[in-house]
Amino acid sequence: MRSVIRRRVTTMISAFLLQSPPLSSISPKHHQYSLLPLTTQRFLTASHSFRLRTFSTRSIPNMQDSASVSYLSQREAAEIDETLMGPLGFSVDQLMELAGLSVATSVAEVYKPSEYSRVLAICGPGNNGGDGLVAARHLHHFGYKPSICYPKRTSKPLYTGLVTQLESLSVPFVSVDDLPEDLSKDFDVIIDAIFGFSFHGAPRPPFDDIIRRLQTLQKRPVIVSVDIPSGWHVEEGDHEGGGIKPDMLVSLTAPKLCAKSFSGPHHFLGGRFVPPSVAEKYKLELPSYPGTSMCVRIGKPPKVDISAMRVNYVSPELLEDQVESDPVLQFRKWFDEAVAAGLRETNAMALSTTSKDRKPSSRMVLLKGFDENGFVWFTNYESKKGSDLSENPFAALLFYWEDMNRQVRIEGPVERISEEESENYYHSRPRGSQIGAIVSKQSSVVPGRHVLYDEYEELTKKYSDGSVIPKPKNWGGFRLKPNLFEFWQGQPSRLHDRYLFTYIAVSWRPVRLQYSLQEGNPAWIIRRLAP
Ligand SMILES: NC(=O)C1=CN([C@@H]2O[C@H](COP(=O)(O)OP(=O)(O)OC[C@H]3O[C@@H](n4cnc5c(N)ncnc54)[C@H](OP(=O)(O)O)[C@@H]3O)[C@@H](O)[C@H]2O)[C@@H](O)CC1
Ligand SMILES: Cc1cc2nc3c(=O)[nH]c(=O)nc-3n(C[C@H](O)[C@H](O)[C@H](O)COP(=O)(O)O)c2cc1C
Ligand SMILES: Cc1ncc(COP(=O)(O)O)c(C=O)c1O
Ligand SMILES: [K+]
Repeated sequence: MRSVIRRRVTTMISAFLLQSPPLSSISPKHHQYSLLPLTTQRFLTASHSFRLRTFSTRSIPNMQDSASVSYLSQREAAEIDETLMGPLGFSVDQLMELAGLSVATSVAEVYKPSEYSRVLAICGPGNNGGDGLVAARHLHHFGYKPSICYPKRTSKPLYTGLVTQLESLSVPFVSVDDLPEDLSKDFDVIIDAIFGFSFHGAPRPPFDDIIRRLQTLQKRPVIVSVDIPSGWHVEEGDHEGGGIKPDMLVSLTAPKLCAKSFSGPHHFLGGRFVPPSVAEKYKLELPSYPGTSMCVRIGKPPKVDISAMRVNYVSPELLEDQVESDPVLQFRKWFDEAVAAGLRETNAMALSTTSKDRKPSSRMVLLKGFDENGFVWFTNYESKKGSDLSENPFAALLFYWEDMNRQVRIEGPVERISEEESENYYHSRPRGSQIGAIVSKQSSVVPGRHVLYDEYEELTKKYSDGSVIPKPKNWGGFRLKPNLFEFWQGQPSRLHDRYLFTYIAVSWRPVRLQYSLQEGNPAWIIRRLAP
C-alpha cells in the first residue's frame, strides 16, 4: 500500500516537473555565469556592484537588483501554492509558519523593537490573515508587543490553533470598533495581513473601512503589507490610485506582479522554502538568502536621510566595579564575548599612524595576537603605514563591535616584532596569501590588476611543488605596547559608559583621582569619562 502511494507521489512530481510552460518570469540576463551564486553574478556583470563575498551567518540582507527577480501572476501564484501543497508534500500550516516567520524577521530587520514595539496585525479571512497571526506570534517572541485585529475568523483548526497560541501569550485581540481613531497613538507598526493573492473585486465590509482608514491617515504608524498591499489588484497594483501605501512589502514565495509598482522604501522577499524544482519549472529568478536569514531585501536600496540616521544604544550598565583592573584582561573579556556573539572579523581594527609632517592616516588591519606585551598585526614595512611608523613609532588602534554597542581605543608606542616571529606567522598563512605578499609592493601605484595577476600566476607555478615560499624581507609584524585604553559601552540618550585606563610610571602618583587605584595592577589608573 505504502509503495503504491510512494509511486503515485513520484509520478505526480515527475508530471509536475515536465508539464507547463514557463510563466511570467523575466528571463535570466547572465547566462554565462549561471552556475555562480547570484551575488557573484552581480559582481561579475554590474560595474557598480562591489560585493563578491556572500555573507556568512549574520543576517545582513542583500540588495538585489529588482530587474533580476521574477514576478508572478495571480494564476501562477495559486498554481505554485497548489503544487507545494500537492505533489511537493507541504502542508498549509508549514507554509504559513514559514511565511509568518519571514514576515517577522523582515520587520525586525528594519523596525527594531526598541523603537517600534507596538504592533497591530490586521488579519483577513484567508491564508494572508493566517500569515499575520503567525508573524505576530514570532514578533512577540522577538520582544515586540503585538495586538491583533481579526474580525472574520474561520473555525478551521489551523486558525483556532493560531488564535489559542496568541491568547496563551496574552496577546490582546482588538475589535474593529475598539480600534482607536488615530492608530499612530497606540501603534508603531501595522501589519497588513488582510488580503493576499486570492483577493478579487472591491474590498467588502469590514475591510473596506479599515483599508480606507489606512489610506487616509495623516500621521500614521509604518505599514507592512504581507504579500499584497491589501486592496491592490494582485497584478495591476494600485491601478485606481488612492490605495494604501505601505512602507514595507514582504512578498512571499516570489513577488506578485503588483509588486512592480511598489515604491516604498523596503521590499523584502520571504520564500526560503521554494524547492529548486519549482524555481526551475517556473523559470523563477530568485535572490540568494544571506546566511541563515528567512528574508532578503529586494528592490532598490532605500533612500535615506543621513542626518536622521541614528541608533539609540541600549546595553547593560557598565559600572566601576565591573571593569577589570587590568585593561588587557578587560580587553580579553570583551574580545571573547564578541567572538562568542558570532561577530564577523572581531579582530579587525582601525590603525592610525602619523607621518613626520604630523598628518594622520587610518586603515583597517587584523589583530593577530595580544598579551601583556602588546598588540600585534602584520603588514608590509614599506607601505604607507610602515613608513609612517618608522617616522613616528606611535599609533592608535580602534575596535568597534557594533552588535554589542562597544568600542575600544588603544594607544602606545610601536616596534617591529622579531624576524623569527614574522617568519613563523608568514608561513602559517595560506600559500596564496604568502605569494600575494611577495607580489604586492603595498601602497605603490599599479598600472592594472593584470600586473598583480601575472606575477601571482608565475609565482604560483614556481612554488607548485610545495616548496617553502620565502618571506619578503619587507613583510612582518608590528607590536603596539599600550599606554592607554578606553572601553566604551553605548547607552541610551548618549549617556555612555566610558573608562579610560592610563599607564602611570609607578614612581609618580596623582593626588586626586576620580576613581581609585585598584589592587593588583598599581600602574593602571582607571577613570570614568563623560560621554
Ligand atoms: N506559496 C504560497 O502560495 C504561500 C501562500 N501564503 C499566503 O497565502 C496567501 C493567499 O491565501 P488565500 O488563497 O487564502 O487568499 P487571501 O488573499 O489571503 O484571502 C482570501 C480570502 O479573502 C476573501 N476575499 C477575496 N476578495 C475579497 C474582497 N474583495 N473582499 C472581502 N473578502 C475578500 C476570500 O473570500 P471569497 O471571496 O473567496 O469569499 C477569502 O476568504 C498569500 O497571499 C500568502 O499570504 C503563505 O502562507 C505561504 C506561501
Ligand atoms: C578588514 C581589513 C583587514 C585588513 N587587514 C590588513 C592587515 O592585517 N595587514 C595589512 O597590511 N593590510 C590589511 N588590510 C588592508 C589595509 O586596510 C590597507 O589597505 C593596506 O594595508 C595599505 O595601507 P597603507 O597604504 O595605509 O599602508 C585590511 C583591510 C581590511 C578592510
Ligand atoms: C594586504 C593584507 N595583508 C595582510 C592581511 C592580514 O591578514 P592575514 O594575515 O590573515 O592574511 C590582510 C587582511 O585583510 C590584508 O588585506
Ligand atoms: K496583505
